[in-house]
Amino acid sequence: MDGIDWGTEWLSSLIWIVGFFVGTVVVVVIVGAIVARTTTWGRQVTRLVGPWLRPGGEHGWRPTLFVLGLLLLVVVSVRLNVLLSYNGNALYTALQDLDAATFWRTLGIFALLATIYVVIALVAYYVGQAFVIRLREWLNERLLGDWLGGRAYHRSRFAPTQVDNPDQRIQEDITSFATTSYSLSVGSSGAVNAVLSVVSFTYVLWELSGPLSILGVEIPRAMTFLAFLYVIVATVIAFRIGKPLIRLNFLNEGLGATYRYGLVRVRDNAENIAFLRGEPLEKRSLDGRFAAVIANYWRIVRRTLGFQGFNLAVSQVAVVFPILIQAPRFFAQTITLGDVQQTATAFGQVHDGLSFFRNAYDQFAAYRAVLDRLTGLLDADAEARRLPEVDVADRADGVAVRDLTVRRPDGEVLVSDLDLDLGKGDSLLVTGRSGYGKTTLLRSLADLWPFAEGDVARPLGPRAVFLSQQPYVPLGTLRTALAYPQAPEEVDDERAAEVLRSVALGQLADRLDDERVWWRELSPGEQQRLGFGRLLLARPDVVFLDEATAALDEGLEHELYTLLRRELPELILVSVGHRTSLEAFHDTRLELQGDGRWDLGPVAVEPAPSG
Ligand SMILES: Nc1ncnc2c1ncn2[C@@H]1O[C@H](COP(=O)(O)OP(=O)(O)OP(=O)(O)O)[C@@H](O)[C@H]1O
Repeated sequence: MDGIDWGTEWLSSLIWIVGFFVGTVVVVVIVGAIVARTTTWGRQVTRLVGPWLRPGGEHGWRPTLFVLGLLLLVVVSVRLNVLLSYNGNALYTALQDLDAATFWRTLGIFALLATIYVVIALVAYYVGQAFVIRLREWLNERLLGDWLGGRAYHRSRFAPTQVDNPDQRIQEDITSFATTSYSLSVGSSGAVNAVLSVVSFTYVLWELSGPLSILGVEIPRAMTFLAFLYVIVATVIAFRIGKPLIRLNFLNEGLGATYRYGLVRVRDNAENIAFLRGEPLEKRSLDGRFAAVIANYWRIVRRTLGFQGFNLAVSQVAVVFPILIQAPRFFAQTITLGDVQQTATAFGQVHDGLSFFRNAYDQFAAYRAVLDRLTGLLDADAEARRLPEVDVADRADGVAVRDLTVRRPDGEVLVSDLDLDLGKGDSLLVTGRSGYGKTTLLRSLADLWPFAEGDVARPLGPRAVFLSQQPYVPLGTLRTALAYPQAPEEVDDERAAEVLRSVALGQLADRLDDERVWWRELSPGEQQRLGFGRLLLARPDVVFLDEATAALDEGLEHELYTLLRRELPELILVSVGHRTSLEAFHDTRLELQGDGRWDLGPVAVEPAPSG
């Protein structure tokens, strides 16, 4: 075939690049629009990244320019591959002709092309990764915001559709979605690269192909047809052998996660298990889970043996196959050694390009599972936000409840038509047998329980604090835990130390900035005292205490309630508790009596003197 005139090639290559770039953009837009309208996964991708990618949308043109830049880089690198193949042809032909001058000149051009190729590859890597990072940042912002927004993370537990592991979806699935979206589409070995390579190198093969006579029938341009036939047959067979691997790999992930979850359960319940000497039983259960992982892994190994064996054989034959076909023409001196070599290169490129669709199949299956998980989380969040909620209005100086009916999820009434009024400094003790709905009543007042109706008016935002039996201790420093939900820097050393001393935690005053796993280190009673410390710092108008002193002895309980009354005399206090010792600190009692019945009246004993 004709060599390349390197004097004018830069111009033709430029025209080629511009033409292919425009063509690629048009095809990508058309195919993208069709896929987005006609396929489920296309709709899911659009839903996830549409707002980000939309040209001139909320993120301006930046994401669009990113994609255009990546497409351009793919087009340029394919063109460079084509040029390198022509250059290789010239190099081998010069060797065959013992033409030293041409050989050295060609080698010089090779050095130039190879340098550009390396630079383009590095730029493509950098831009690609920047794209993935931006996409991850945006998706993380979106899904995290969606999950926390409208308290979907909490309300979703009451929604009809339950989604597992939102944490995994937000952390792992977003990462996997961003990386796979990039690598399967505009990545250096993605679909765009595969299609462009197949198109460009099919043309090269076409140019190099001659007729071939098989059983007396002459096939024109045989090489091109044989290349396609070879890859298609190999793909169909490989697909049949490899298909079970997709399911097995999926199973591998699930079984691995189950085993890990078992280990995490042991870690989190270490003390209980140790008290009960439960190690042999735990070991047996963990061994069972691990055995399932290994059994599946053996199946993967055996299946891979056949799959890899076939793939390796196909790749080895692919090395000699084009040379074998061209050899008769080379010996007949119709083509040069360079032509044979370029045929092998072009065949390899077409082979790899077509193989992309086979190799990407299982990656694509995993990608679709990720899409289901991500859009599933968005659906569940939306469903959670649609659940009914109590009408809670803002009122600075008291708590008023009208016609509040609280139900269990199965519809059974826990509290029926409750009316309640509390003013500044009032205190209410909620009592009743276990399971009668005391905690659920507090949840309803906090607007966390969807199965309640009625009107509630109370101080909102940070002016109302709910404290449960086990206060939440966040990760980080002790100061973070004490200040929560205020920012840690809001609390200075002096005030923090004073508060810790007043809740009998003075020994921790010099460890305020220690980062420990505080929720595991502090005893339940110490955590409850920390909760009271938090109250003193927050100085709310109303507090709802749900058995918040249950882990303390009565002496400490007395001290903490006395402290609360002295420090915050105007505080409206609502407590849930079983102990009679609590009665001394409350003037009204609400007794839940089951089946929705309740009784409201003064506490019989004399309230304890405040201060
Ligand atoms: N998330 C939930 N899903 C289903 N049922 C629930 C849920 N939370 C509470 N319940 C049910 O609602 C009822 C009231 O529970 P709640 O925790 O309010 O009782 P309680 O009076 O505070 O009990 P205790 O004194 O033991 O703390 C119980 O029958 C409980 O099983």
